Amino acid sequence: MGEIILNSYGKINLALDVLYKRDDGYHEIKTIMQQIDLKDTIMLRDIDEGIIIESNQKGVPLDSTNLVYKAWEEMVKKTGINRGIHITIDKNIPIAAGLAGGSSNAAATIKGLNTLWELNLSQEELMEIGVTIGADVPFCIQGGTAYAQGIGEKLTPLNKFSNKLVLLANIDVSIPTAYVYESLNLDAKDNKKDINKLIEYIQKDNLPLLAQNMFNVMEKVVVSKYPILEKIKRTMMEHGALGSLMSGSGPTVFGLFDNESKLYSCKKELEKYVNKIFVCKTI
Ligand SMILES: C[C@](O)(CO)[C@H](O)COP(=O)(O)OP(=O)(O)OC[C@H]1O[C@@H](n2ccc(N)nc2=O)[C@H](O)[C@@H]1O
Ligand SMILES: Nc1ncnc2c1ncn2[C@@H]1O[C@H](COP(=O)(O)OP(=O)(O)OP(=O)(O)O)[C@@H](O)[C@H]1O
Repeated sequence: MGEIILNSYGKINLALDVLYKRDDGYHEIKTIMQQIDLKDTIMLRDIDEGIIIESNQKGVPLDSTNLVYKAWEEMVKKTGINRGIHITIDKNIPIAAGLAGGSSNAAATIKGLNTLWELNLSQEELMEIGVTIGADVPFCIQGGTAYAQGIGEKLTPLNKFSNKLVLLANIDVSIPTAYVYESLNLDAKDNKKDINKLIEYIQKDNLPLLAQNMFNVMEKVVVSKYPILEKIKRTMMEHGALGSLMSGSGPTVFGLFDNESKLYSCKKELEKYVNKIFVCKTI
């Protein structure tokens, strides 16, 4: 019986703009997605039939609502192979945090089954399966740095923006992504920043200009509910972050640093009032 262990990396959004609500109920977005080395570990083991999901984290659903369950179902549907699987999720990425924890686990499961079942499906084919599970899954399959449009599945790879120091601060509340999308005021023509400028800064590997100009139109909605996020951002900037922003639908706030000692002194200060803090790097 085969077994495979995979890394399941998180992501942050270096920019996020929501344009309009589409007829299919999803929203047209423009976003820059960046993989980080904060990761879960996924172990897949062949069993005769059915699916067993185990995790070290009690907040992870162990039933058909787990995105890894949906990933296995889609792969069985697509290939007609009906082999069972035992999935163990060693969870480090905070849940419902805006870091694509579940999406990343689904992406790792799709890639892992492709290997375990010797399917030889292309990355394109795996991403087409991925989008049926969630808008962030195709990016989690491709990884790296990418400009995403559509619902988040139309990806244009960007130059690697790797090895940047990231400090993540997560307040322990889970915010449904759908709620944040539905709460947006899409008519507000606040002076939206130009995402094309940010793409240029990434292509030129210009961290300071990227960090000073990154934006997330979802931030206002979530900060209004949880003002502590504003305090976290201020603390990061006061401790030398080049920029600080909420990731995706939140509530995690990240800070980009170019100096490790400033990052760690910021971490020490945040530890006074935030209980989930992670140091990681872009990859
Ligand atoms: C906020 C982001 O994380 C930015 O990367 C993504 O847009 C959300 O990706 P995700 O969590 O994988 O989203 P999904 O699980 O596919 O969708 C959850 C819900 O979010 C809303 N949703 C999601 C993506 C999108 N482009 N428009 C939406 O309106 C829909 O109501 C959907 O039912
Ligand atoms: N493998 C999984 N890991 C974590 N949560 C999962 C998983 N499968 C399903 N879920 C459910 O999905 C919800 C969203 O979890 P997830 O960690 O994917 O949010 P997220 O990081 O905000 O995702 P995104 O950034 O793509 O919006 C959770 O409330 C949880 O109940």
